[in-house]
Amino acid sequence: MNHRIGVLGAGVMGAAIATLAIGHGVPVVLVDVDEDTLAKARKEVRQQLKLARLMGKLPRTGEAELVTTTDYADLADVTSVIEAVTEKPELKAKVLAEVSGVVRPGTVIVSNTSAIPVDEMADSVARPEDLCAIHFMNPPYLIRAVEVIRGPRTGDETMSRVTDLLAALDRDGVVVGDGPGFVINRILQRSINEAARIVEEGRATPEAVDAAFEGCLGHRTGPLATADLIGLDNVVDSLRVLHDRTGDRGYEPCDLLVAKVAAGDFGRKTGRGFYEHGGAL
Ligand SMILES: NC(=O)c1ccc[n+]([C@@H]2O[C@H](COP(=O)([O-])OP(=O)(O)OC[C@H]3O[C@@H](n4cnc5c(N)ncnc54)[C@H](O)[C@@H]3O)[C@@H](O)[C@H]2O)c1
Repeated sequence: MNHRIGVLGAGVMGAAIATLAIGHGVPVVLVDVDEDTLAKARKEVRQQLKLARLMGKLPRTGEAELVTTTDYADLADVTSVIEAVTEKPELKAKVLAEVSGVVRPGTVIVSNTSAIPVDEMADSVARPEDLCAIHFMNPPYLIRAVEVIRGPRTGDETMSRVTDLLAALDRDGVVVGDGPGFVINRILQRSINEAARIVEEGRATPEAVDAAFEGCLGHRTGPLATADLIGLDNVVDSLRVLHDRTGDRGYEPCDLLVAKVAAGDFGRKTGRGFYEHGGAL
């Protein structure tokens, strides 16, 4: 099948998913709300392509076309859509309803949500059988494995098309069941929250928390450096999704995370989070 994908949201993940796709020769229509964000994303995609190629993580030549737009109507003839807008359930519901009204029936609609159950989002689309979630890792052009979430209403044909799409993107899918945070974020977001709480209590510095996870447990990156990479704004949004849907206080974002987001210290993307990153991206 000749894929042509629409990517909704040109932030951290949308831009990087676009890099992964065009780097594998799959054309992309990238949508966001304004031209400034799209211009920044085009620049990031160029830099990411260069980096991934230097690292041998993407084919060296033969990239596909990247079209950027603010008009959802430009998604009319894509073969699948990957939604990567901000982790706000009401926003995702609105965006998914809009996109499902534009694409042809049978077009796979994939959400890259961190934590919202597929079956909840399925209420917003015209054809719930066309919807599933792929939780790409950050950055998706460097990490091959992805979580694939099949909701109770996801169709067999959608799962088969997703397998085909992941093959075109050279990613390895791990299929898991539906529910808040799926597998990875049910565990990871709670760990990040607890790590931040330890710093808040003055029991350890961010450096010490991460050194313990990296040195003692062999994790490649500790929870707070991971949180800075994800974006602390996204961490707080994901924790709220998990807390609202489980009632589990372990997911209630701690004061330190909330304060950092209120101060605009989102991590790598703004230049400061738990660590200093030498300027915004
Ligand atoms: N950051 C990560 O490490 C990571 C990893 C896996 C999954 N995710 C998930 O991916 C999604 C995107 O996260 P992100 O970190 O890229 O967020 P981000 O804040 O960097 O980007 C979100 C983008 O969505 C755009 N947007 C908002 N409303 C829109 C609309 N109506 N139409 C089109 N675009 C719109 C925003 O302008 C912004 O550019 C979230 O669901 C998040 O939970 C994030």
